[in-house]
Amino acid sequence: MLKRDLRLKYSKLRSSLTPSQLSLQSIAIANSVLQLPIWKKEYFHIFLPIQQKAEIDTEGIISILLGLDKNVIVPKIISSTQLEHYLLTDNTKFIINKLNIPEPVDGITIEPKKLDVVFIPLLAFDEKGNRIGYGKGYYDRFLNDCREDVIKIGLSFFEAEPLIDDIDITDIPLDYCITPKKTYSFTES
Ligand SMILES: Nc1nc2c(c(=O)[nH]1)N(C=O)[C@@H](CNc1ccc(C(=O)N[C@@H](CCC(=O)O)C(=O)O)cc1)CN2
Ligand SMILES: Nc1ncnc2c1ncn2[C@@H]1O[C@H](COP(=O)(O)OP(=O)(O)OP(=O)(O)O)[C@@H](O)[C@H]1O
Repeated sequence: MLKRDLRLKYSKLRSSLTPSQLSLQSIAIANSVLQLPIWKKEYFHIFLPIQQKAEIDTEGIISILLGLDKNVIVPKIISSTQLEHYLLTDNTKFIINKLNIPEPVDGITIEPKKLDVVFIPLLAFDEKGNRIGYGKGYYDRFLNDCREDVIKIGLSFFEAEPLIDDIDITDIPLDYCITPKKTYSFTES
């Protein structure tokens, strides 16, 4: 299917989830994160959900990371193409931006090259590990600035599509994708 049709399909599917389904499925995803081979890593990047778009509630994953004393880093939009990344601390204050994304006001910035693991929001992904978001290319550009060996983990309420037809060269594929039912691994080794 084409990106544009997939965005429509999965936006609709997401908005049909009840608050209790959203909450339970987010917990199931957080529990599966514990099984991934990522626990020797130190710098974990994660997004805070847009509630109006029924994104996965990442609070459970964040609690796990903080409980294990990991460095947790969250993004902030600074232009129509660029993100900046802030270390989450006890003092971090958040405001909801124009796109309804909770973002850190200020703090310590972290360079993409420092990151070991990135949890990635998405609307849909396919059996090869390709993903699509809202179509602004923020994550594609961000992942391009990360190290080659950064571990890229998609989070999705729904299972893989057979194929996203119109993938282009700037689209960076996932290493893993976690859904409430299973964990997909796209890594060779
Ligand atoms: N929680 C979360 N944070 C994130 C992302 C994300 O997907 N989820 N992003 C991932 O890239 C970046 C922000 N990207 C976004 C791009 C578009 C829209 C959005 O609401 N677009 C509207 C049109 C809004 C407008 O132009 O006024 C839409 O799609 O309906 C939201 C976030 C960085 N932070
Ligand atoms: N590394 C890059 N450098 C410059 N432009 C890029 C890069 N990656 C993606 N883009 C541009 O961003 C736009 C949106 O890309 P795409 O449709 O793949 O977004 P998406 O993956 O759905 O969004 P997101 O990455 O924000 O979740 C495209 O016009 C694409 O050319």
